[in-house]
Amino acid sequence: MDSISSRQQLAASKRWVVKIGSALLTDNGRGVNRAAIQNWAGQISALRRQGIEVLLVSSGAVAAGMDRLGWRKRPESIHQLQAAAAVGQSHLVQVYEHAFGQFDCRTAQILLDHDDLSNRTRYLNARSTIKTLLSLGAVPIINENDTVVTDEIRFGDNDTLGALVANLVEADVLLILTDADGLFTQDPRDNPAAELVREATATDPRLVTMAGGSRSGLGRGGMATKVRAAQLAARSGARTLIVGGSADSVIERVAAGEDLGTLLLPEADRLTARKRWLAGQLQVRGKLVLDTGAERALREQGKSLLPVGVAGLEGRFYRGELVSCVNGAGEEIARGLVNYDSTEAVKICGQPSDRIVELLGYRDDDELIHRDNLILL
Ligand SMILES: Nc1ncnc2c1ncn2[C@@H]1O[C@H](COP(=O)(O)OP(=O)(O)O)[C@@H](O)[C@H]1O
Ligand SMILES: N[C@@H](CCC(=O)OP(=O)(O)O)C(=O)O
Repeated sequence: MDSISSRQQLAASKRWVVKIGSALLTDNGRGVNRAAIQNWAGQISALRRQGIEVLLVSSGAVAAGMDRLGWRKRPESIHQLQAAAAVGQSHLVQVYEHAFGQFDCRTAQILLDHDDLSNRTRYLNARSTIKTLLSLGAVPIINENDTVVTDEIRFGDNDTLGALVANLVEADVLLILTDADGLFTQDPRDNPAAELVREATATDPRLVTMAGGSRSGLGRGGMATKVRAAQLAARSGARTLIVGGSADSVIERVAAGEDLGTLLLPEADRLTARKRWLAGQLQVRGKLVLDTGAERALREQGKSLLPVGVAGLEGRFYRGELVSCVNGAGEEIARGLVNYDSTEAVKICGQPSDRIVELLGYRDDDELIHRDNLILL
């Protein structure tokens, strides 16, 4: 893929995760940089007006809390770090809310931990809530729930969190804003002659040898976690951009296709990557037998699977698990993540979706499997 076409494709993409690191946000530790946040908020609001959905993964809670508490050095004790995160996070979100408010844009705070993304039910719930927020025009502001997580369940750095969020919402782009102008062949602080990598495949093994750790004492991962994040994001087909966040109008410029920073691309095209990712990560827990109308709707019209088209089911499964869809002859035609437990699915199969509330007492989704979560075989 040549550089011009891949940059131009960025301009056409519709859902972005923007990750902003601690060093940038806190102006190298000197409190929350309100002017910079105001500026990014203006640019993100402009993207929203162009029809691009944006989720923000923001670091800076610990650094902002340290500043508010008057601490000069990052504490060693986990409880002090967590206390700093609690003080800093509420301040950070307040600054974001004010900044986006200037552009008539709503924000929503979301704090995630590892369980939210590894437990299928919580994963789907987080995904539905975030997608609802996007449809309401709000910008979700996401951070790790630092105040309660323990080391064993920590994402560790927000580059990884940004990539997992990109997987969660099937973002087209993960834009990592940092204090370097992109990925260089070597840390430019060690070697000023190092060259900027403009474009590469995320899985290129040479990238790992180029990327070093963080020096600021504020950021956690340096370039190493950014390269790994690009590899994770690529699994669901997202492209990753690593760009210097203090350049003028940086978000709008990369969204317009300008050649800034480093672009790391997935190997496969987006849909293929996403389907591979879905297919590869889960075990099949049950089987849905479709009637001919449902088989046609899935195969020929690319539709979601509604309960009305399911004639029967086998196995015990829970919301969010992978099930196989077979036709009347027993041939497997698709696999997908199911929206209801088997005990609920058995009550609603063969029924129209407007009867779900009457049959179950509530309704999470109209579809048994949404087409975004369905792989045709
Ligand atoms: N090959 C490299 N190219 C560019 N920067 C690098 C490289 N290797 C290490 N770094 C360091 O990574 C830092 C950015 O990561 P980090 O401090 O974790 O920032 P953030 O807070 O934005 O996540 C840069 O300031 C730079 O010193
Ligand atoms: N959740 C932490 C983020 C730590 C982190 O990953 O920082 P960074 O490497 O600057 O993105 C905080 O808000 O302080």
